[in-house]
Amino acid sequence: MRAALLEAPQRRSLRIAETFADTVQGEGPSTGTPALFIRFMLCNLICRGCDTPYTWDSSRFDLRAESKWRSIDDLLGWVLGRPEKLVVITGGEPLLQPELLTLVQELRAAGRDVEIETNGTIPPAKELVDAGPWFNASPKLSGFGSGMPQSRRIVPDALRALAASGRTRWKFVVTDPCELDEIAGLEATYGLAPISVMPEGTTPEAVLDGMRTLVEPVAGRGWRLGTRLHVLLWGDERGR
Ligand SMILES: Nc1nc2[nH]cc(C(=O)O)c2c(=O)[nH]1
Ligand code: SF4
Ligand SMILES: [Mg+2]
Repeated sequence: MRAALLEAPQRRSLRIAETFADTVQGEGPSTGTPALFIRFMLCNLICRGCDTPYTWDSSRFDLRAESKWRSIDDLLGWVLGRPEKLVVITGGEPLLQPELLTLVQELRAAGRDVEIETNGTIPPAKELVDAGPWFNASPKLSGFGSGMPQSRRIVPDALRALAASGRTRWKFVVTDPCELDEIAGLEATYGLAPISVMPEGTTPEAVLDGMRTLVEPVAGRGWRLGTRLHVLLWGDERGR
């Protein structure tokens, strides 16, 4: 399915679920910054808690109908016609599509800041790191990623490569506070820093309740409490 969906009609194009504006980066270190979003199709994981299954789950969605080929020139034209300096590339898992490299190089050459939201299971190519994006890496813990073996969620070579890039900020979604020990294990083994922790939730109430539960234990470990600002503002409205 993945191979067929990625048979590009032309070089320099990407399989895209959606692009959207009029929002802010809702997660990670630049939370609150006005941002443009480009959401790639396809993922290599199958998280129980995924809020974008229309990018990868062919058992529930018609992936062809959910997506379009968009040329890099078309995507660049959209970005450059807008004032936002930050472009967030998300998915799905953006590192699955090789043309990501050209898109990031051209966005950077045009003076845009780029953040790539990744699940942390694919080592980024050196050329991609050199293009100068930030990686907001979110390895999946046992709750959010339940149903997958640990070896699928936690890929040592990818974590090491992302950590060594000097361009990665780590962002964990916690379903249950007992998962904080899993984060501590990853921090110690792979030298992950900086770390922020946010609750799972697709309603403002769930995000706030989760933050209240997490604030003390997260601070106690010297990490940062993250949020899902777009969910606090707009619930799970698509395209925000
Ligand atoms: N506003 C907003 N911020 C986000 N940060 C990461 C997102 C994602 O879906 O990966 C996301 C998203 O979907 N919306
Ligand atoms: S890695 Fe992200 S996009 Fe992929 S299944 Fe998990 S939550 Fe969804
Ligand atoms: Mg989202």
